[in-house]
Formats: sequence, structure tokens, C-alpha cells
Amino acid sequence: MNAPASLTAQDLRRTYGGREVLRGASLALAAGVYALRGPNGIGKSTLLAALAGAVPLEAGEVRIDGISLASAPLAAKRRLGYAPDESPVYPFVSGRTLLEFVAATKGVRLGEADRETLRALALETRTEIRFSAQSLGMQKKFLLAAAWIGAPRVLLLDEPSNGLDASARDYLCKRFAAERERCVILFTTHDSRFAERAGAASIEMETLFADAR
Ligand SMILES: Nc1ncnc2c1ncn2[C@@H]1O[C@H](COP(=O)(O)OP(=O)(O)OP(=O)(O)O)[C@@H](O)[C@H]1O
Repeated sequence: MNAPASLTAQDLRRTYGGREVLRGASLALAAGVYALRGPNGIGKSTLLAALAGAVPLEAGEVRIDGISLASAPLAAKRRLGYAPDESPVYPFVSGRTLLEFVAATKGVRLGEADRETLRALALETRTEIRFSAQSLGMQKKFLLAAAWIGAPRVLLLDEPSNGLDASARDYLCKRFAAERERCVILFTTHDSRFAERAGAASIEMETLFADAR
């Protein structure tokens, strides 16, 4: 676990409704903070979901810290944190249930680091409220807090700043800065100011495709 963090993807392919959305997407990232940019519908969310193992691929290989997501999914996913843009959570589930579920899938228990994340995001008094009764910003914060469970070395965050208040955005930028030497943090955004404040290197989605090389 002491080798530098890495995220690699080779020739990822995924088709929706006869259209190839991921046209042989490849990337190789070392520890750092990266903003994945590109127009609506180009496939940024699909790529993040594919890197997280949440969308099946027709071809290609993903490695988390050198571990193949296809051949060793549990070991790879233990090193990974993923926050989708939209809540995949059942509306009747509470924040605490979500966090405990994610912890269980990673084979860890919630601990002081997770409580600190909840405090920083002003979530600690809201853990028992069901998702359908949380604001969109609060739901987003729970998904982000869940992504950090188990101290992942690769973080995939889909539109992390969407719906967040100023204080939560500040926290994200500080956390990125604190973890950039240790982790690969890849996030999508349409917000240039946030990407800049986060100190992110920009990656244009278009440049990742096989037909752009
Ligand atoms: N589950 C799905 N079923 C069918 N088509 C899908 C599905 N998910 C994504 N798509 C299609 O794949 C394409 C890429 O979508 P994706 O959400 O990955 O784009 P994006 O770059 O993240 O867009 P945005 O910037 O608007 O969030 C779109 O044309 C979208 O309609």
C-alpha cells in the first residue's frame, strides 16, 4: 500500500442505444487532483462509473493501484471511493444506513476519520434523517462522505461541487490539497472556478478517446 497511488484505464468501450459513448478511452494517472472536462453528453459520468466498476464495459481494462478491477474487484474497490452525481440510494434509507452499507462493502468500520468528515460537512446531526427528506446538497454531502470511507487511494467524484454551500466547497478544496500527494482524485465539473480553486489539472474528455490519438 506504500507505492504511489495510480489509476489506469486502457481502451474502455461502452455503447448505449447503438452509440459508442466510450470510444476506447484510456488514461494513466499518478497521485494528484484532476478535473475531467467536456460538453454535456460526451461521457464523463459514464467514464467515472466505468472506472468505479458501476457500469459494465464491453471492452477494456481498469487498474486501481495496479489491481485489475475485472479480476480482483473486491481488492480494487477497497482502494476506491466513488461518489455518483445522482443519489443511487433508496429514498427511505438514512444517511447512517448509507455510510454503514458502504463501510461494510469495503470491509471496514466507521471510525474517527469518518466522524471528522461528517463534522466538517455539517452532517453529524442529520445522519438519522431519511434521504427523501434531505436537501439535494445534503444528499450530495452524504455521497461524498461515503466516498471517503476506508481512506481510498483513488477517488472518483462526479460533479462534487454541485449543490454544495460555500463552506462545503472550501472543505473539498482543503481536503483535496491535503490528499493530493497520497491519492488520485479525479472529478467531473462544468465549474471552471471550482476546478481552479481545487488546484486541479484539466483533462479534456475528448483527448482520451482512441480516435483522438
Ligand atoms: N443508462 C443509460 N442509458 C442510455 N443512455 C445513457 C445512459 N447513461 C448515459 N447515457 C448516454 O450516454 C451519453 C453520455 O452520458 P454521460 O452522462 O456520461 O455524459 P456527461 O459527459 O457526464 O454529461 P453531463 O456533462 O451532461 O453530465 C449521453 O448521450 C447519455 O444520454
